[in-house]
Amino acid sequence: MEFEAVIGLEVHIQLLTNTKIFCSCSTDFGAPPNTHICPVCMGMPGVLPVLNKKVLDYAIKLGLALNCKINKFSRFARKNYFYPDLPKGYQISQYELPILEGGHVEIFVNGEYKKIGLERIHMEEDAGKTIHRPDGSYVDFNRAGVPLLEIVSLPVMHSPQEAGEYLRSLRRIVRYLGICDGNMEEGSLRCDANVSIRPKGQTKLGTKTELKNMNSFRHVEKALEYEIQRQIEVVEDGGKIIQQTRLWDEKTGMTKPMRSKEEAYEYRYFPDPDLVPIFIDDEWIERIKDEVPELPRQKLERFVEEYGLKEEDARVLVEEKSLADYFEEAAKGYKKPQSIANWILSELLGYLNKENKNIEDTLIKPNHIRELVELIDSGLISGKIAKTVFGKMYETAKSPKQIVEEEGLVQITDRSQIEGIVDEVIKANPKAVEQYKSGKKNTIGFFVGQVMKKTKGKANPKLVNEILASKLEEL
Ligand SMILES: Nc1ncnc2c1ncn2[C@@H]1O[C@H](COP(=O)(O)OP(=O)(O)OP(=O)(O)O)[C@@H](O)[C@H]1O
Ligand SMILES: [Mg+2]
Ligand SMILES: [Mg+2]
Repeated sequence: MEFEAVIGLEVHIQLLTNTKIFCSCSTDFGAPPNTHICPVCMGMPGVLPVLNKKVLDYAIKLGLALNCKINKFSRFARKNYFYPDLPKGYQISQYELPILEGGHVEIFVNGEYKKIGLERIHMEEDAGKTIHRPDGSYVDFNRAGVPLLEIVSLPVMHSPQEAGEYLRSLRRIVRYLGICDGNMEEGSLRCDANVSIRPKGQTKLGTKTELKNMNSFRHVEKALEYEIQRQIEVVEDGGKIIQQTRLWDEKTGMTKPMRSKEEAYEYRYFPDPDLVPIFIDDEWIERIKDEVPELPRQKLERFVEEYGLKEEDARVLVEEKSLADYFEEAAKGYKKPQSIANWILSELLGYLNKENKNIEDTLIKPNHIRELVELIDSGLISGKIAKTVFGKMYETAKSPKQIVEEEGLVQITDRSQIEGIVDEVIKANPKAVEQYKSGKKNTIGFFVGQVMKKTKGKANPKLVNEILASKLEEL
């Protein structure tokens, strides 16, 4: 029997607010344990939470970017469960009235765009962090009360690859919006993956398992691949899938059961009496609308349209807003944006990737990329020399003009000078001349190489080829 996988993702993003969702404690990552806490986020009796408005701004912003329905009226609910990292014994979340419903995340797989529908997005507070050590277990409450948005997709993805693209696309968008840094290793973007299988053609959903503990997109994909295969084998062996939460084990590449439905939590949700309901008016939404920047998909289309870039190049450039901005700065007022893009994509990113660095780290100023391409265009330096110049630009932050001057790299375009060198090379290589005359026309490459060697790569390659061809033919 052929099976189809069905996947729905729950993504938690930590919002980039300065302070926590219901108190004024700092949200900075990496502080010594339990230094960013107060009676409110520690759940002391008698304290009252006060909502950080920035959290609402960010939720509305995401709702606008993902075309969600923004609920004018929503409220917080208590999700009750017991765990050492949850000081109050409940998490403040949203339940029957979330701030956002519907909408979609657009993904690009196998050359096509596809919209992945969303069920809802709600606001909630993060819990603390349990740290297990050989001498015991510890809790760090710095994270307790950090604002989160939980983005719940519909069960409409059908492959690990789609799930991976969904996460990448969502991450790109929240980073563009500036509401989350999307760092999965540090846990500021987390994903639980729900997955089931069903015979192909069946519309009814199968029993799902929920996968946790993946800290990179690649691991989400791997965990899903493993789990889909596992479920198929269980069913093919005549077994039944049990609804359970399973943990991904990076070392073994397997998922293993954590808890089953029987032990599943009954959260006893109810509206939080300590917090007033939330009303959002049109004015508020309009104000946030003005803050939504151009998003990756729109930027991609504009880059193709406005600069005439190849689509696959534009796709790489818009991956990070900072890279896209760098390109635009470099291409400013220049007539050949594709050449600029080529230098950024192959050379600059090549250098940066090798050192595991980002575009923010480069010493090269965007306008220096433009200057370099102009030097090539004007014939002052060859493309080959330009690569050497680029390496120096990368290391020293000097302008290409300065490097060319200092190192005497100006291209030789003087015809008679090149003719002289060509004559020398022909004279010094009688064997190669014989070969050429006997019909081996590609020996010309050897002669070009010799001329370039003699001129330290500075001879204009077009001229060298032209002069060599005519001289060799005359022989
Ligand atoms: N049969 C199924 N197969 C695959 N995915 C499913 C199936 N049924 C539901 N899902 C997905 O599971 C997810 C359920 O998330 P939701 O937050 O609503 O519930 P939950 O996991 O029970 O709650 P909690 O937030 O407490 O973990 C959704 O992304 C949904 O698309
Ligand atoms: Mg959930
Ligand atoms: Mg869940």
